[in-house]
Amino acid sequence: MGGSIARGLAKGSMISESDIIVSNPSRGKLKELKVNFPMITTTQSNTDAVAGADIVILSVKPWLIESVARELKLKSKQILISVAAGISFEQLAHYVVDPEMPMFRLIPNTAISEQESMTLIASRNTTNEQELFILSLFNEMGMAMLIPEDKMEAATALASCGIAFVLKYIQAAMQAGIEMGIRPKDAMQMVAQSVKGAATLILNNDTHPSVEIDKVTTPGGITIKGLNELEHTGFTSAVIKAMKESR
Ligand SMILES: NC(=O)C1=CN([C@@H]2O[C@H](COP(=O)(O)OP(=O)(O)OC[C@H]3O[C@@H](n4cnc5c(N)ncnc54)[C@H](O)[C@@H]3O)[C@@H](O)[C@H]2O)C=CC1
Ligand SMILES: O=C(O)[C@@H]1CCC=N1
Repeated sequence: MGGSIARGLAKGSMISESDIIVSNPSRGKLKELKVNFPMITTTQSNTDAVAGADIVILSVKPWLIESVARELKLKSKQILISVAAGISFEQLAHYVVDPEMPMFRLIPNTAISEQESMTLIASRNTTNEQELFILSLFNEMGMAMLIPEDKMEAATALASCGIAFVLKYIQAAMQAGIEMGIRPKDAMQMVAQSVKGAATLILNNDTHPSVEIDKVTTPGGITIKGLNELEHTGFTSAVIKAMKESR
């Protein structure tokens, strides 16, 4: 996630590639990043990386956040952004020198590598200007939305875990296609483009799934047979349960 964010920032218009410093204990990952982004500074020292940084993005696994953050001794002049799912502002405040420093919690999804993320942002002790800046940064990597912290877990299930559920749908539909004699690669493209089309219909027209489903569904036709089968087998309920389980 950290690598994707660094790459996205470097490709964007708001931060110059040469202003980005990436720290990782893995020399291999840093080398990989350098291939396409030679101007990014890389280091294996987190403390070197944050010295003089205006914005510090922590993108380690949630169980490493405390030890990594404490070592950095972060304070007010800097803005802290944590990407760790499930780590609250209250927890983060204990890991920094100045608990009142500006902080963001940020949850992208893996499509950030394609500049197509849905990125959720919550803020604490930040100015409007800082919020607009961070929103603009991540709007360049897809779509970003500012939400209250208490909605973060639910929104993470929808947008970040949710991308895995959509991929699971693609995989399941492919299996059906293959059983019906379609080549796997063709099936993958057919389903993936249909999913992209469905999302584009909704996002471009500010419409509603029910309206778009209605347009596909000919009375007495074939679509309604499949839709009803989905209901009989508990599709809607399964999705609701999965989302709630992923909180
Ligand atoms: N994978 C996903 O879809 C999403 C992940 N997140 C959050 O992003 C964070 C990172 O997750 P992933 O990118 O999936 O994990 P990852 O394992 O792919 O990346 C973690 C990186 O941290 C590096 N690392 C390990 N110890 C370190 C240290 N002491 N200092 C600096 N770097 C260190 C590793 O070498 C690795 O490159 C997690 O907190 C997760 O909750 C948030 C939204 C979505
Ligand atoms: O599965 C996880 O914990 C991470 C956080 C959101 C998406 N992936």
